Amino acid sequence: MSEENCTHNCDSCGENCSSRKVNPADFIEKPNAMSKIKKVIGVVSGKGGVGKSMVTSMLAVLLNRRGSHTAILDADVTGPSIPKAFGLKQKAMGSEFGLLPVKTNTGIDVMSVNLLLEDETAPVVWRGPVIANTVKQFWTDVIWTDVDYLFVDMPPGTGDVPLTVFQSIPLDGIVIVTSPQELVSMIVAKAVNMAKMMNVPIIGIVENMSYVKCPDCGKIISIFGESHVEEIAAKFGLKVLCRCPVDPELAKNCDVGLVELANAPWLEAAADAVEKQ
Ligand SMILES: Nc1ncnc2c1ncn2[C@@H]1O[C@H](COP(=O)(O)OP(=O)(O)OP(=O)(O)O)[C@@H](O)[C@H]1O
Repeated sequence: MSEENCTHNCDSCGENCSSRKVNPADFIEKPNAMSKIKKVIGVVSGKGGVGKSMVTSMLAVLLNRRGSHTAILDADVTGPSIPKAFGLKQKAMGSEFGLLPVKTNTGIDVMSVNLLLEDETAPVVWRGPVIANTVKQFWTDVIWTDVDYLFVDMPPGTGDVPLTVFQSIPLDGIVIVTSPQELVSMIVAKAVNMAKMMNVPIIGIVENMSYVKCPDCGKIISIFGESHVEEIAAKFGLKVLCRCPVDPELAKNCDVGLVELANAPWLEAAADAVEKQ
């Protein structure tokens, strides 16, 4: 790294000095030559457990029900929950041209590290670069055939791995998933900055586990306190796509591999926004 030899024209100068301007497009990887994908949508969250995989799964299910061919790239390598939500037991196969995703009962294509590991309960104790490379390969080596919407269940947070994923996969938009007990303002600010750096539009925010509806009297109870998502979204000029309640029926469907049978009417508005993207 030498500032001395820098010509201050990054297009022609080979020096990797501190004044080098980074073009997000420089890091984008090419998909498999046989892939055909219309839109790539990232689903992000500030931390694990807020329902990012549930939102990813349900968006794929809802748009699939509307007649689109949807797919899920499970980039949450250390906490892959997509195969379990869809009850996928079979392993992914390969051909000489690339890896083939596994099809769910309703025809959604899925690729996840759990579809490749011998023992799906074995913890993935890989270092960041290996994890990031695995995700890149899910983009470069998997044959995604005639996909209208490919949803990427992003690794949680804004650390090294999500950043690499952000840089390598050309996202057409992101959906931010938050929950009321999170430090929402900080998380949204981080996601907004990351998206800006990569020139990726933010479709909007989904607030999950917002409230509980009493099954007897229908009263709405804000178990985590009053939501501030509207104010925070307004501060960053973003849209709140929907607020999802804690729904035991949905949790059960996700846990027993029947997410395709679940009803999540609140997420229809988020699906509308993805379709408009
Ligand atoms: N609105 C909801 N109502 C009831 N249960 C929910 C809801 N959203 C998510 N869950 C449940 O909460 C748990 C965590 O959700 P999920 O796996 O989608 O979170 P995540 O943010 O992807 O976490 P991780 O990054 O750790 O995988 C799951 O058991 C899921 O079924």
